[in-house]
Amino acid sequence: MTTTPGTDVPLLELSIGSPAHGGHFVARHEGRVVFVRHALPGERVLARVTDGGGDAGFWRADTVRVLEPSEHRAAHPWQAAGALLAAAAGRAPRGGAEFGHIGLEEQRRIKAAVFSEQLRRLARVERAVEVEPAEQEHDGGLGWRTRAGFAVDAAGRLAMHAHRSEELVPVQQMPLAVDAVNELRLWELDLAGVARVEVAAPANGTVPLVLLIPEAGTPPRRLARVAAALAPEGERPVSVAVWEPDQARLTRLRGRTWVQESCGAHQYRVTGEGFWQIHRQAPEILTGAVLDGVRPEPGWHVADLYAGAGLFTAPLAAAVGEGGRVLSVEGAAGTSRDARKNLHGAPQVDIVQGKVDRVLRSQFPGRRGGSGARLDAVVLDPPRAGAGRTVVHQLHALRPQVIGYVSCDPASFARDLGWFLSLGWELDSLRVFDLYPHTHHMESFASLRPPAG
Ligand SMILES: C[S@@+](CC[C@H](N)C(=O)[O-])C[C@H]1O[C@@H](n2cnc3c(N)ncnc32)[C@H](O)[C@@H]1O
Repeated sequence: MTTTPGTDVPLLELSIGSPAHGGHFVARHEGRVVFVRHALPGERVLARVTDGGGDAGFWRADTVRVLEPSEHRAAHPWQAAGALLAAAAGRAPRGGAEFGHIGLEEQRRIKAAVFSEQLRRLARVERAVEVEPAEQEHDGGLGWRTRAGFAVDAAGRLAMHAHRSEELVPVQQMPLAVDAVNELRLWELDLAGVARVEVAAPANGTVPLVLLIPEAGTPPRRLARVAAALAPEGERPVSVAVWEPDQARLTRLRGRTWVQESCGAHQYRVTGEGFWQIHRQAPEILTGAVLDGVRPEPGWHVADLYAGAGLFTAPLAAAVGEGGRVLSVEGAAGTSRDARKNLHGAPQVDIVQGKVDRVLRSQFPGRRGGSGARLDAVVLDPPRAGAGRTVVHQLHALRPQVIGYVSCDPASFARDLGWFLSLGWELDSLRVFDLYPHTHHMESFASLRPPAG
């Protein structure tokens, strides 16, 4: 083992093995597992240890030089996020494109292998999966992010965190973002007094929203100056608002405090930091997967859990018609208010704000937190942590004909699936989508059928 020049950080020469969940690849050094980033299976690399010590069970390391490259290694489409260039320049790469060194098809093969491995380990399911690309791939997996979050460095410049680090590095163009994000040229602003900037630029071309999250004590006139510089009179319209998460306070500076999203025939208002799918094509792709997998019929009673601003609630309501019911449950107060506005014309929809387990308990009282009330189908789309054991047991007790599970994390999905299977449920259809090209993330949809009888 050598060390990084000028430091005592260990530098390892490693043979890279299979991919692991989280964007790492597995290697071994003197019997110890090392999770290596920015590498590819079959490669021989020099990697700098970023995390680990003598008694650590495993280490983490970042590739700094490739000694024997894989045939799937590609030029990173975002220079600032490329690990090798960054290492050669003695700086850390920007986060957010940790698979950019891999050809797009190989990225999907790796994601499929990771998904299958999670199914095998956590749900005891042997199933080969294929990761489906989003439709528009002629753009090399770029220009898809309609949401982007930035930090601000000590000099008031737009910045991002280095990969898995607190270190801030200034940024300019973000190639993964849609043009409307880059056209704001946020990197030209003096952002002193601002801690974070969040941008939402709807794929339908409507007015983008920039949220300024201030540092404590920043005077309002400083933020007003940023807003004025961001949207000079007469130029392309942009909304600007101040978001103070501690007080849950959203203050309009210009334009409006929300964006107008759309999917199919449905319109959605999404306020402030409210959730909306990030990839420009994700709303259509996921809505299609949900409707194909659940096949809601007129008159059905359906629950849309973790419903956000109602992306799936609206098409489910259209499918069940006024003779059916849709219970739409969202935890965040502002997003739930959006859902209420978005669905106000659908009398068959009940919008309920609250945590899913509590709402299920109150809406379907009965032993073991469920049963007694009719529910034909459930759609759930939990955050990265998954639904968890309590909700799985509640849904089991409600015994719908079908459950449609949308997930952005293969590990928590496989864990929840394992619990459903142990209760007698069957995994019916399963689709995995590459809605986060050049990152290790993926999105999936699964339909589950209840135990016979
Ligand atoms: C992955 S998003 C899905 C939103 C929506 N289905 C969509 O596609 O636009 C998950 C949503 O669940 C909400 N959420 C997180 N934990 C929750 C909980 N325990 N109960 C209810 N909602 C929750 C979040 O606020 C977020 O809006």
